Amino acid sequence: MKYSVVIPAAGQGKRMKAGKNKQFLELRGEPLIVHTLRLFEQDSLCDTIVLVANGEECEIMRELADAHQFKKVKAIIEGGKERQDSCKNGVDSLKTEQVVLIHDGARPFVTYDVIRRLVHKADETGAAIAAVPVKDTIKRVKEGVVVDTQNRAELWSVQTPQAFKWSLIKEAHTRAKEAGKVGTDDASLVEWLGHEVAIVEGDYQNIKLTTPDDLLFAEAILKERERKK
Ligand SMILES: Nc1ccn([C@@H]2O[C@H](COP(=O)(O)OP(=O)(O)OP(=O)(O)O)[C@@H](O)[C@H]2O)c(=O)n1
Ligand SMILES: C[C@](O)(CO)[C@H](O)COP(=O)(O)O
Repeated sequence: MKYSVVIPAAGQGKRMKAGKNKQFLELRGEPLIVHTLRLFEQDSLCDTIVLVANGEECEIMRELADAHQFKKVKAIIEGGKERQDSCKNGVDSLKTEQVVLIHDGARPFVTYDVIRRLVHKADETGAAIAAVPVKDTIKRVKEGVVVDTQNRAELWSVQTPQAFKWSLIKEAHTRAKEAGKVGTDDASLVEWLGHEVAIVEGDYQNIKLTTPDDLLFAEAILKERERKK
């Protein structure tokens, strides 16, 4: 079953403290965003990639895609102030019967197993996200004092890709914008519409490169994958 993917890469990477958008940080001599794009370019089920970039970075993104002959990058769309705005712009630029994945440019290690689980579940139910059970104990805290301890059995750490029927995610983003609803992921907008969102098994290695520590984890993951080849 073929799918399209929207890749938001229009952030600033402030928490990475690299002085530039972290999408251009090099891992094994190649920009982070190239690793993520290659993964989808080489997936036989991926039909179309929509890359969302900062206005002033669209041209360099196009040059990178062309230099690597990423032929599935059919559009490079300008992002918005928040991740949600960028994802909406990407979703709006598509019109498809296929399942649409939304996947952070900053998560270069997602596997084809996770992608397949998502595509099948979203095709069946309309909305599916990758997640892993949390490993730590999670407490709610106010002003430096614990308010309560959450029931860990019910807590999942949510990743991307998140997969949806296009008409559903389009409606969720449109209505959220009209109502001023803000969410930290796309699925929360679908939940807010009242639509069920299914969980599929994610992968602990599907990290989002967010802070400098994550670069160390990324190197370790790359080393391990090279060893296994
Ligand atoms: N306005 C924005 C903000 C974020 N993103 C993208 O959404 C993904 C997840 O966001 P995050 O890790 O928070 O990236 P940044 O916003 O770049 O990081 P920071 O919050 O530290 O500035 C990244 O691929 C990022 O480029 C985006 O397309 N548009
Ligand atoms: C969408 C996401 O990657 C799911 O974990 C995450 O919520 C993005 O959050 P960020 O603050 O924009 O990095």
